[in-house]
Amino acid sequence: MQFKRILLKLSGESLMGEQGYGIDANRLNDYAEQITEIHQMGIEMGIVIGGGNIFRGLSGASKGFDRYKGDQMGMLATVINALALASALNAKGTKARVLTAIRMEPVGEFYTKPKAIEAIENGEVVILAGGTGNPYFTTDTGSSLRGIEIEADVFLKGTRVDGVYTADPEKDPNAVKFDTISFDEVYNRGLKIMDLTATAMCMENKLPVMVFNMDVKGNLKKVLSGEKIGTLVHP
Ligand SMILES: Nc1ncnc2c1ncn2[C@@H]1O[C@H](COP(=O)(O)OP(=O)(O)OP(=O)(O)O)[C@@H](O)[C@H]1O
Ligand SMILES: O=c1ccn([C@@H]2O[C@H](COP(=O)(O)O)[C@@H](O)[C@H]2O)c(=O)[nH]1
Repeated sequence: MQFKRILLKLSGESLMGEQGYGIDANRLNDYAEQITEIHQMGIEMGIVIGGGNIFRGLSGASKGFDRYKGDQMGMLATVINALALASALNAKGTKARVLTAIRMEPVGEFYTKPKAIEAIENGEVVILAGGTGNPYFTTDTGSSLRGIEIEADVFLKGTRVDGVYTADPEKDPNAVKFDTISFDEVYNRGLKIMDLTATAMCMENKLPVMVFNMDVKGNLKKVLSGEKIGTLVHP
């Protein structure tokens, strides 16, 4: 196995499946199955999940919400998704613990790096909810931060596209996929697969990012088994 400890980012938006809003039970179950499969293979992991299926501060601001409060709403949305994922994992017999970046016991324990590492080393799947705990950030930046803190070997960005392209493949049918690309090139080409803060943190801390399509069953295991799917963004 090429990676022992991973930070897995799941897209909140993907969690809504075909519904247009909220949590699709089939998609949630599929994610829990894929995660359980790799957990049973001995992969250690922290998981960050987005909140785009429920609320994003920026889109709230465009409708007149205060950005600071909107971002807090977005962070709470990620906690709702984290609880749903923990519950789906527990239902499969996989031990999962939610640590939150904002104090809210008993919903989840307050995050600290030692607590997260201890739980991971005890064989638990640790779900890191609430992003960074600060407004004006995203869960991609939360993922790079937590990935660095838990000393992950890689940041696996599980999304709904199958890698990094020369342009957004959902908008440009002529976009071409990269098998590998450096952080410098992502920056110089202005590719928007993650926000700039997240990209800069991974680059500075030499945390490689693997972008792949998490919505195809079995892809998580394939990525970890070294199959050539997705795009590796390297320092
Ligand atoms: N150059 C590019 N290559 C690949 N995808 C790109 C690129 N530019 C923009 N994207 C877009 O980035 C999206 C992936 O980002 P991500 O998974 O973070 O989605 P999200 O909707 O922001 O997730 P969340 O709901 O967690 O906030 C893809 O759906 C794709 O449309
Ligand atoms: O550190 C963070 C992380 C997230 N937010 C807010 O939550 C939403 C949902 O996260 P996504 O990454 O977009 O899925 C985000 O739009 C922000 O409003 C935050 O404020 N700080």
